[in-house]
Parts: sequence; C-alpha cells; structure tokens
Amino acid sequence: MEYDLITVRYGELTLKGRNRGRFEQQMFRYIKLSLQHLEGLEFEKTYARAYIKLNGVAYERVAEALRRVFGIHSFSPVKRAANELEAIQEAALELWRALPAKPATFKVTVKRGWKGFPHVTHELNHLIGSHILRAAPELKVDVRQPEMELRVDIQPEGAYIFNRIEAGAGGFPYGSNGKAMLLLSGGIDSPVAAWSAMRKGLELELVHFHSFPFTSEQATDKVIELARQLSRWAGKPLKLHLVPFTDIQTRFTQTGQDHLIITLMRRAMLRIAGLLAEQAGAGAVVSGDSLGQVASQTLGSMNVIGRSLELPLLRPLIMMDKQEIIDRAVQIGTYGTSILPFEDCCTLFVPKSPSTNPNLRIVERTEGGIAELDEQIEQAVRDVETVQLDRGQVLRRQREVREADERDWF
Ligand SMILES: Nc1ncnc2c1ncn2[C@@H]1O[C@H](COP(=O)(O)OP(=O)(O)OP(=O)(O)O)[C@@H](O)[C@H]1O
Repeated sequence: MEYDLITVRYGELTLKGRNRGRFEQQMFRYIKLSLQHLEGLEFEKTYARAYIKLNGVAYERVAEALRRVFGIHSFSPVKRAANELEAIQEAALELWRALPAKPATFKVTVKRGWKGFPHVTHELNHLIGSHILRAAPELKVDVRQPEMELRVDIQPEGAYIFNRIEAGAGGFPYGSNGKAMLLLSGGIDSPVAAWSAMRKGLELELVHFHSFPFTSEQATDKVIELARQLSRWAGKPLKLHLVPFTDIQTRFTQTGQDHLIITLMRRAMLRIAGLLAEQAGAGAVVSGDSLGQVASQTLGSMNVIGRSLELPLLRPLIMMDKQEIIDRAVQIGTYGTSILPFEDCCTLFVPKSPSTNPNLRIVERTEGGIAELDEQIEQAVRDVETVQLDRGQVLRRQREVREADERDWF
C-alpha cells in the first residue's frame, strides 16, 4: 500500500526547558540529513514531531534509514484523508485491507485536534469502526486489549490515519552531547560501545592501534569495515585514526615485566588516545571494557590503566553481560565482521599470566625506566594515518565491498 507520510516522534518526554528547542532543531536537521539519499521527500516540523511527505517514495526505504536515527522515539506510516467522513472511512478500510496478518480484535481511537469536524469523538469511533466491520464481519471490537488500534488524528488541514507504531533507536541526536575519542579494536565489544556512546548523543572519532607487520592488512581492513558500519548510525562517515603501535609494544617486551605488559600497553593506548582527543577537541575517551571480562578489566587493572588519562574515560559496557553485548552487536550489524579471525595487536602480545591486580608504583617505575617512552608516544601520534571514510577510500581498502553495500551507505 502507498502511504502518504510518516509521522516521526522524538524526545517529548526526555527534555525540558531551554534544551528542548535546541534538541528539536538538531533532531529535525539530522532526520533530513539521514534521508538525503532519497529524492522527492518533503519535511515539516511541529512540536516534538516531524512529518515526512513521501511523494511516492516507498515507506520501507525511509523506515530503513529512520531506524538508525538516534533521538527518534517512534514513527508511523500514515494515510492522509480530507476532513470528510467518507474519505476517512475509506482510508481506514484501505489500511485494514493492506494488513499482511489480520488481527482478530480492534478498536478505533479518534483524536480531534480540530474541533470544526461535524461529529464528536465517540460518534466518529463508531462510524469508522462500523465501516470496517461491514467489510470484515468476523472482526471483533475490544476496547480494552485490542490486537490492533486504528488511530485517527483530525487536524485542520486533514485527517491522519495509522495503525502501526515502530519503535525508534531512542537516545539523543548524534553529536548533541559533545565529542569523544573511541578506542576501536576489531573485537565484538568496542563497536557496541561506540553505538552506545553515539546513542547518548556523542559525536565520535575512532582510534585503532595496529602492530603492522605483526598484524595483517586484513586486520586493519576489518576495523575500517567496522568504522563504515558504525558510520551508518552516525549518519555521516566517521574519522578513523590508525596508530602504529609496534615499536611501543616491542619496547614493553624488553622490560622484563611480562605480567604487566597488557597494563603497560593499555596505558600507552590511553595516553595516545588522550592526545588525539585533545587535537580533535574531544572531551572524553570511550572504551569497550566490561567488568571482569579479562585480566585488564578487573577493578584493580582498570584503576591503574585509567590513571594514565586526564580526560574522563567512559566505559558504556561496564555492567553488561557478554551475551547482552553479543545480542546488541548482532542487532546493530557489527557482529559478523567482529568475529572474522584476524589477530588484534594485543592478542599477539598477551603473556601467559597477565596481572589482574597490577601495582601502580611498579607500573609507573617500569614506564619511568623507558627513557624514550614519551618520545615514542609523541612519534606514534605524529605517525597516525587518518582514514576519513568516504566511498572511495572504503572501496580502495575494501576490495570485497559488495555492490549493494556501496550504494547503501546510510
Ligand atoms: N588494538 C586496539 N585498538 C584500539 N582499541 C583497543 C585495541 N585493543 C583493545 N582496545 C580497547 O580496549 C578495550 C578492551 O580490549 P580487550 O581486547 O581487552 O577486551 P574485549 O572485551 O575483547 O574488547 P573488544 O571486543 O572491543 O576487543 C576494547 O574494547 C577497546 O576499546
């Protein structure tokens, strides 16, 4: 069936006062941006809502993009009818006929936002409901727990009729709560952390540490692919910083403190991420740590690791179970790439028994014993290769990008 428009609802419950206006402006701009690849749409904004006139564009194509827009609470495909009883009855019936699975019970809920209509609400409920019942006599009315609720919203310019409410991605519009630098490994967790941070309104730049030639080019391609997938949730290509980490890692292996090597590596990563955050004007660093998952994610380890950074370190997954994280990764579309088998830089250097409770003084003393460490960190920052993802770069690095993917950037 051809719908006339989509009603998009956002944030009416979550924000009050001065922030709301700004939020709504941002939301509206962001919705338009996420749909810019579809020609012919028209947009209109009202209080906590946007209307998208479809002008013949298929609902599914728009819905597919809207499901990835943070800040949207819900949206509905709508039939629009003139403010005349027969037109409303016909549109309601058309919606009913188009249902792929017919419910056994229903009710009609009319809202009269325009009082000029010649019938009052309860009359309209009845007149529209009975029109459908004539065409579907097996259907029953259930006003308490109907399987389908047919809503009719009467406004001065016309009547809006819909029965479907799709949940949106929720959260805040991308970038509305500041900017952060996210540590992206090739694993399952950090893409989920990125998604959670973006959903909370953080704009992200991504940083990945590689140990070329110990890690393969495929491992880097995998991270670029993850960045591409995350970009679809940002509504625009994300920046990805690739940091050469081999020299620093190799130097740590010479300290004679094998059990501390993961702690040392994580601290160096955070220092570099902190410097990149400063350059990018970001106010926090985000990682995919989840409490207790591995040796570097005990309270003791996280304490010692986190102290290497002055900026706040956000860990959105900290209290989540592995299964919850996996389910989320599947839902947001990163899981399949995350489980590809290419080695990450850290797994190559994991000692037999990494410390789960490193001693801060020993760690700092070990770092202090590496005279060139500060210079190595600064050098790594200077040697960063930044991939500003765009279609061309994705193609160059990702020879196997499927055609459909290429076209379907957002
Ligand atoms: N090579 C890397 N580049 C950038 N960040 C990294 C890298 N390796 C680890 N991290 C960061 O440190 C966090 C913890 O990594 P670790 O490998 O210990 O845990 P994990 O639970 O396997 O996480 P992930 O699934 O994201 O790899 C990651 O979520 C990520 O934020």
